[in-house]
Amino acid sequence: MNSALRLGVYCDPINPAPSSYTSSPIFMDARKNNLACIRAQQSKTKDVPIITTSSNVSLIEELKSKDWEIGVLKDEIAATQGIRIRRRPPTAPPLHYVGPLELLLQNEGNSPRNILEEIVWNKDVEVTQMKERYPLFSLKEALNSAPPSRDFVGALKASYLRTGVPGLIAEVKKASPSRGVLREDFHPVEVAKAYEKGGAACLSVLTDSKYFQGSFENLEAIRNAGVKCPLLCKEFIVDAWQLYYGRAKGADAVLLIAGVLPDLDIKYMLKICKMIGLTALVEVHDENEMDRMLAIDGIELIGINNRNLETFEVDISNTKKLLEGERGEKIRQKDIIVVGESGLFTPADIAYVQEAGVKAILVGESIVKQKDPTQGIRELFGKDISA
Ligand SMILES: O=C(O)c1ccccc1NCC(=O)[C@H](O)[C@H](O)COP(=O)(O)O
Repeated sequence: MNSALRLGVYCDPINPAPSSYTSSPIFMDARKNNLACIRAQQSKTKDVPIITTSSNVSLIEELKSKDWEIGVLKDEIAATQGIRIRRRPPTAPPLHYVGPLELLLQNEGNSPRNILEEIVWNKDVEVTQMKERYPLFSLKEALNSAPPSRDFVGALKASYLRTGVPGLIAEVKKASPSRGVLREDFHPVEVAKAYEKGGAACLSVLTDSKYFQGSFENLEAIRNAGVKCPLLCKEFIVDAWQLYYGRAKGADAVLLIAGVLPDLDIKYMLKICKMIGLTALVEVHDENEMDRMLAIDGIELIGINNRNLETFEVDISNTKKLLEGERGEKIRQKDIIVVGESGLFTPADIAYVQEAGVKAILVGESIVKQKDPTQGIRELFGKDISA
């Protein structure tokens, strides 16, 4: 059997996981035992049905146990990096679970502890289903006919140089868990065109449907409508498969959330992004996440989210706090562009984060709520930035 496996994000047998993962005991265990891998392999050799015989029923049960155990251990690894968001466990341990009792107890009675965890768990299920409909090999083919990727960072830098204010990533956002519906008469292509007319450097398009009423159709429609601003696929990425899917739908950039993804996942996904022509906007919210990301090579864009995605609390001084002292110095040395994200409403807010060191901002609510989003951008900056 091919050594491809599904241990968290590692879905691609042609571009295997980093060697530090592949040599870990968990990975080797998974390699031997992963049920999803067997399924994936069997479904690839299209004519071979998955046959359940009495001899492999117990093997399948054993593999399910291993899968479940791996999930618990992965959370433990993530927790050592300060990541509080756990990945979705199966609702209960597999039947006849015979593994270590402490794993069984740890995983009992699980439900998401906050909204971000809920979104991530929901995304895990959604992606598993989507992968069945659009397997990776078909996405790889689709990439050949995807529209060419455009220079996301270049557009932000050019805008900053041209206007003297942070380059705007304007968010096409109908609704959010914290604010509910932001715009009733929501026409994504019209909003996108209005943003472009108002001087946005790039656009962020929410693609999550359950919590933000977004969609990949919106992303595709905006791209196909001839909008020139590079597009960020604003999705909750939990699996490398989503990177291929986003690129196939016309994305130029994707969001990687440090509070959700362990370092090795970030590194692996950065490699895939580079390979398929996506810019990664790596998002942090606190000092620990910033320090983790500054220790990783190859990151050119870091977003500081002023919104705590676990509590919804918004505080724009978060941007300033994370850019002070040695961290700010390191960011300058590494030539990283920092994006100030969330809770920006006024020219004074923009001046505040610019003073703190950001060269780009990501804004949704304050501009999408305006009757005319072009005018919304003018009001946000206190001037016309389109010329
Ligand atoms: O916006 C939310 O309620 C939210 C909840 C849970 C996870 C993510 C969430 N938002 C993503 C974002 O960070 C914002 O959409 C983006 O930064 C723009 O923020 P804003 O200008 O405040 O709309």
